[in-house]
Amino acid sequence: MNQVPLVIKLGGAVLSCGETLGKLFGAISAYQQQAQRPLVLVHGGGYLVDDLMAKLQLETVKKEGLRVTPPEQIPYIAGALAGTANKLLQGQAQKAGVAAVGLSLADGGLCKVTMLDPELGAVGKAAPGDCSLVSQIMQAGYLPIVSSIGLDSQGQLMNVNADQAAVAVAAALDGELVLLSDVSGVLDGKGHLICDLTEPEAEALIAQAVITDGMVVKVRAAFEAANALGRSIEVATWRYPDKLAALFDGHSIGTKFSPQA
Ligand SMILES: Nc1ncnc2c1ncn2[C@@H]1O[C@H](COP(=O)(O)OP(=O)(O)O)[C@@H](O)[C@H]1O
Ligand SMILES: CC(=O)N[C@@H](CCC(=O)OP(=O)(O)O)C(=O)O
Repeated sequence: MNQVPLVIKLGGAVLSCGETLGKLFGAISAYQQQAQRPLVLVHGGGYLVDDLMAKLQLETVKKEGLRVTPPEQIPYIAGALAGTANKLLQGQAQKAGVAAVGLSLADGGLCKVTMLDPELGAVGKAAPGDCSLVSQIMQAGYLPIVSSIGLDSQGQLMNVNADQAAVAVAAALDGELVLLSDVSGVLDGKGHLICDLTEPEAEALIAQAVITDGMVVKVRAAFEAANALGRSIEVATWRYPDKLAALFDGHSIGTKFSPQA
């Protein structure tokens, strides 16, 4: 029996696909029962924040895939991610019979968050912290659902990119990590899935603007995790929930990132 915790990062676009979300939690529930393995969900919600910003008539600015977060906007952004997105996912989990607890990066000191770059505003960099609360929640039979909102040492709200947050959570738990997105994995210039990617190949595709936007952050986060954890990381899609059990058991269905030899 594999007892290594598995961290599943869910990109926020899944929130607009209600039917898939139901099936996804069905697949997670079945896997929990079959594999008896500790699972943690870390989620994004970038689309939800984009929508909210548009409704508030606030401009959305992203730099290399990271949202510029003026301090006066962080209450709205934290509300959308740690509130709305987190509770919508918890609701879908519970509907599918998965007992779930909604958390942030700050709960139990799971991740330590510091300001990434003053030019980005209240954007945080997450480092692994204390996993004991999350471990106890899993041992008690609950699925922790963790948003990418954290607190810095002064108690200020911080917006962390959810892929980077998932890497820090996986490091805190010394777990395996899969990053689930709306695309099958990293695609080449012709739109074909790249099954394996090395760091130099990825940087070349970024320089050629084949890999852009949020995928730049995701690819770099995946390499950071693979090297820090000494384990392969997979970027795959949440669109086909019936394929997820195989993925969770270590079979590649998307793009695989291996640690540097
Ligand atoms: N080479 C690429 N391969 C796949 N997706 C890419 C690539 N370059 C840019 N993207 C974009 O990256 C998006 C996924 O990143 P992101 O929006 O951050 O996802 P998520 O919210 O799932 O974390 C895709 O929807 C796609 O529009
Ligand atoms: C700093 C930063 O960029 N934070 C992200 C957090 C949410 C996120 O990463 O959501 P997805 O996984 O759905 O893209 C944001 O505000 O959009």
